[in-house]
Amino acid sequence: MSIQSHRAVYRILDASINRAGEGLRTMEEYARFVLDDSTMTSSLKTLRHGLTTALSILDRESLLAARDTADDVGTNIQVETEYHRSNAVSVIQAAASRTQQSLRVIEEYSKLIDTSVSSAVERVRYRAYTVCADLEQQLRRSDRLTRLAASQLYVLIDAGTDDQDFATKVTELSKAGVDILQLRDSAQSDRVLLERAKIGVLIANQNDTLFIVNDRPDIAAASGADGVHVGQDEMPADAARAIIGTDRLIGVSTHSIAQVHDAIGEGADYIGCGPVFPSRTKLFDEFVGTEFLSEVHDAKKQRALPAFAIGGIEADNVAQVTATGFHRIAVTGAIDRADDRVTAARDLRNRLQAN
Ligand SMILES: Cc1ncc(COP(=O)(O)OP(=O)(O)O)c(N)n1
Ligand SMILES: Cc1ncsc1CCOP(=O)(O)O
Ligand SMILES: [Mg+2]
Repeated sequence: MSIQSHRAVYRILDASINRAGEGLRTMEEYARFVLDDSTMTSSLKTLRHGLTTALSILDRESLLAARDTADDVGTNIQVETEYHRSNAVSVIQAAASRTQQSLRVIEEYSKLIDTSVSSAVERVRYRAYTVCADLEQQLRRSDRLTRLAASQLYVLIDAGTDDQDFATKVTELSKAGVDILQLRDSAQSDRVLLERAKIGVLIANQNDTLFIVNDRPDIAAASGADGVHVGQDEMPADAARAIIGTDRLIGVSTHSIAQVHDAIGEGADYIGCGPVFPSRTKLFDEFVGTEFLSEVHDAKKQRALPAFAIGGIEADNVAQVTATGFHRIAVTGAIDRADDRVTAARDLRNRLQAN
């Protein structure tokens, strides 16, 4: 290999080695200082040191001698999106992508120098794929749990008359400040339910609204929803978890303290508590009333699991719910049967925040 080619290869390797190390460090700092996750921090630190070991036989002087940042034409090429990061997940996604790409470049060009370096870097690259995927899943879960913890108004909606009608409903309610929307419509075919869920996910995500699918973990996973809500007649939370994965949310309906404890034990991320009052949406023979809410509120003091009161809740009786200590409600009719669902949503939200 000519001197010029040798220098060019080392210049590529030097830039890629720096880029890979910076990407790994970007991810490691988040795992360490934000997630406080020692296992993930250790995995990323081990990756970083593994890469250093894999590269240790490369000549350091040749790498540094080949560096010419001042004349690097790439430093003057800016792409608009490279400065846009909407949240931590996108920062980590960019770091993971940069790391994986750089490892591949190092692996390919080191074949021109020493194939033992290339095969060692290949092993680091495969480990990096797994660690980056685990970190991104953990991030998505962390982001959803943070948004869930801040949620107060949860609205259950049906599939509407067609895609446009449903899209309008999701858009209006998301922009009206509804924190969580749940698609609940057992009358629809799987195909319609999946299409509506995909529409809901797209719009809700654009408005920082969580989107949940009722009853169906398979539809929730296939549509990219933020989670699924299951009742006492659907599969338990731990079975649903096997379908939707660790990064999505699972809600469980509860009608007794025993069911609350079961839901927590099965890994629920939040619970629905009701029916509190008679509902015009779903018929019940008996109601747990506000007494159950007080019981849950007292029992929950040990654990900050978000709990949403549900069943016949509307503007006229929401104060009875907040009097129990509950400040999260799930409603259908109060919104769906209102003359103006946006005004009704804003009013309920104001009442929850006022107490
Ligand atoms: C937030 C929330 N809480 C309770 C329910 C009721 O779920 P379930 O008991 O499974 O009854 P259906 O909604 O499936 O008829 C819910 N959907 N959401
Ligand atoms: C699905 C469900 N589960 C308990 S009450 C209820 C219906 C909630 O609708 P509404 O708020 O109109 O009573
Ligand atoms: Mg159900």
